[in-house]
Amino acid sequence: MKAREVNFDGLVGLTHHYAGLSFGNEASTRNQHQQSNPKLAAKQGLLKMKALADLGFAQGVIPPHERPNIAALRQLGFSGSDAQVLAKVAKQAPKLLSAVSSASAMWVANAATVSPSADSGDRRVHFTVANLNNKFHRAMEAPTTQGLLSAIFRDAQYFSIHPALPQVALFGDEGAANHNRLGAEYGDPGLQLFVYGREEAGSGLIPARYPARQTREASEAVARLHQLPASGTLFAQQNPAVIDQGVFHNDVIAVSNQQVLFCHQHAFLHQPQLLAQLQQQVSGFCAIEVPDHQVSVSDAVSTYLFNSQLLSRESGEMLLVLPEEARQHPGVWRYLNELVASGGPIGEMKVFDLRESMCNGGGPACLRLRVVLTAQEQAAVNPAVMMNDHLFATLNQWVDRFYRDRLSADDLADPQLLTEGREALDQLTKLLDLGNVYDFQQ
Ligand SMILES: NCCC[C@H](NC(=O)CCC(=O)O)C(=O)O
Repeated sequence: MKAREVNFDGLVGLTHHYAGLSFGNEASTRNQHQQSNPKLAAKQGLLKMKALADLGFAQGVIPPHERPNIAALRQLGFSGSDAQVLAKVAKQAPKLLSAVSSASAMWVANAATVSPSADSGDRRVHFTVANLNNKFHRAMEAPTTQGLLSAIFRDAQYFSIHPALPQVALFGDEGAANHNRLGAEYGDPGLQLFVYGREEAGSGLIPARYPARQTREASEAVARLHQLPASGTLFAQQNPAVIDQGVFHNDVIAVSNQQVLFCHQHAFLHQPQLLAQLQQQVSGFCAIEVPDHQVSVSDAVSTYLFNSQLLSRESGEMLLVLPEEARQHPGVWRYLNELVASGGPIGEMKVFDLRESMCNGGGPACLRLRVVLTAQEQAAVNPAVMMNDHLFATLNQWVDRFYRDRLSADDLADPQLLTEGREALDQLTKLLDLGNVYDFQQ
């Protein structure tokens, strides 16, 4: 059946700040304590969504979560009124306040793993919410993510939304950031490539310095939940050496679309064997493997050229959506221009300023969740979340009204920030026709 890829981008939340919460993500560590600009961050994201919608791509939006997460603080023993809870945690454990205030839900590539109906046994689109078990500030996203996905993909006839896997290291799951789907037409059965960082059961290689967030056990569970045939799945290990250089998710070093896999030479363990296998299993497979002497792993991590979106134009040509950092680096930009000029599948580039998100280690690909949908499935998606001129204007006004243009860790204890956030999200649920999805609305 004919289908297309729809991108859903995370809208940056009101408490976006730089807290250094993600050990192993070098941008997060490096920018700790920098002042952030939540208003600019949200607008940079909206501009990308709007520009892609204007180019004819179907584009949706996924709302932010309620932050600071007061319920999480209460669970950790802080008591009293909401304002008292905030005052206590700010004094006793400011790092915890930062964690429960993170706007990290914006990186929706980590919201869930998605399998299209063409691949699943019951012919529904399957989502497994990621447990994000490796980081406290991210693990708390799962329940709200489930609620939001259910409010967007709300017809159980077409969509099956699985709760997060058990919250233990054995099943560490980071969602679509470690998942690729390869194949010719979107609507035909594809090959799903699950990329893991470690295998708890095995005695295999693991990184020495930084954590491997995704386990093979988690990937296998997701494949089972999504009812994928063994012939349509492949499990491959990320190269532990590059995790140690700051590649905390596979989408920092590889991106795929249809038959094309664009990746660094050192992305995967046993890469030549993996590529040979893909060659066998994916008809028309095309690997664009970037040699280390042209782009080093360190340059890949600092410019995020692989954290790009690789999108198919109507013409069949592919468009690479890049962050400004990739253009700023002369060597990387030269490589990319040569690539486009070479006559291969990637024929065009588009660059976006996503600096606010990039400073926390989130590029264009981190900000979007890909969902392949048939026309019927697309018609069943909550239409209020789809980007168009009207929604763009409405959301910009909403951001103008509620967002601050500077925020640092000290501001997080301000009870007014919590109130502003709740008011804003309450209004947003109405704008996006989501129903009551947040705790404060219950
Ligand atoms: N896919 C991109 C995810 C980036 C995210 N960064 C963060 O959570 C940084 C937050 C901070 O340090 O304030 C992460 O590492 O999971």
